[in-house]
Amino acid sequence: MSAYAVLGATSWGVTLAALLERAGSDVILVVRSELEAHAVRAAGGLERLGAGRVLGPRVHVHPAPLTPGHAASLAGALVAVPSHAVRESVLASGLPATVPVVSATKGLDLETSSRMTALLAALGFDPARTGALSGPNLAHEIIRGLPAAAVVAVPDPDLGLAWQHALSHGAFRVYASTDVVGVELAGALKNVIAIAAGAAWGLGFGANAVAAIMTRGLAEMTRLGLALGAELATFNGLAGVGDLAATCFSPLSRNRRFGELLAAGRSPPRPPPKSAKRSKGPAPRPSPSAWPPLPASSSPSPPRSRPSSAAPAPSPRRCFASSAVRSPAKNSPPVMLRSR
Ligand SMILES: NC(=O)C1=CN([C@@H]2O[C@H](COP(=O)(O)OP(=O)(O)OC[C@H]3O[C@@H](n4cnc5c(N)ncnc54)[C@H](O)[C@@H]3O)[C@@H](O)[C@H]2O)C=CC1
Ligand SMILES: O=C(CO)COP(=O)(O)O
Repeated sequence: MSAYAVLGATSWGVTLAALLERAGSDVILVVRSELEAHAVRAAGGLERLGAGRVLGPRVHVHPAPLTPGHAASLAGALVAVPSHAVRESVLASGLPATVPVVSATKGLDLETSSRMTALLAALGFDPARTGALSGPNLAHEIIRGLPAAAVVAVPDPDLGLAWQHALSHGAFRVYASTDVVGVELAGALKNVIAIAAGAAWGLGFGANAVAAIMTRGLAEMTRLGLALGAELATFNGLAGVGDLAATCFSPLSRNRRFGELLAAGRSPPRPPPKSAKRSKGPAPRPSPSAWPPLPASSSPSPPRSRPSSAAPAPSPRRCFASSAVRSPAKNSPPVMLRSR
């Protein structure tokens, strides 16, 4: 029997496990502990996805590490844990470095700023068989069978085709690419722009401002991507403008929500002080997913006023707007799409 492993009982990890199963594969969902395995088995998925029992009998939920038997049977593995947990999760998983691996994580390594596939290469995985999956892929929609498309990038085109077949099912369509750098960078960089878009929504700026942030943000993402070896087409595709649009506009996006909460005057949760005793594992990081959900509403929140004090502070709305206007409107450099 050949099977796919998915690392992480996260929203995206459980969704990918369900997609692989629906497309006809056996899946081993590798989780952190027996307790977590028990919870996922009992729920048939993840309660926070709110979609009920989504995992069928071909998904085997297993605490790390994989058994040697499981490890030997793998056709591939998907990594779907937050970026700060990738190194530790892969090491704990017992995943053999000979297995083709695809990162579904959107982010860079906090310590080294490495892309996730570079991190995987540093852990011994063959770069030619290591890839990235990205696109406008809100797990809450995909797990409910709503139509969506993604792109999987692997240097070896035959392997890309195999991943495309393994993941495509029903209304989930997967395109293949070889631009690993571009797909991965686009997925990480769009989060930054989505936070700015969220702040704009939170300040009540409206769709014009968000569209401007997205357009100029895409230009910056593209310039940085090209400088780091990515292909222009990737930024004009699903992993680039596609994901940027979904993340900046959907109220389901945690990055957008993070920006909205910043605009509402909230501070990100802080990690515990260094002296505080903490259990083994990566330090918790303030991240969009650490904040509570906003009320389910797609309408932009009105700007909040600050508490009054002797000297009234300028409103975040005014500061943001005036600094945006002060920034010189430069012409796009040659690599850009010529539009502004
Ligand atoms: N949620 C989504 O719609 C999508 C998420 N992604 C990416 O997938 C990665 C995971 O994101 P989500 O699925 O949204 O996460 P999530 O917010 O659903 O889960 C993160 C939480 O899962 C728990 N967790 C479970 N297994 C873990 C492990 N092995 N290591 C660390 N924490 C673990 C922790 O409590 C952590 O805070 C991120 O890099 C994200 O950018 C990519 C596409 C879509
Ligand atoms: O990447 C995503 C959708 O494609 C998920 O976005 P958030 O991480 O902002 O929720």
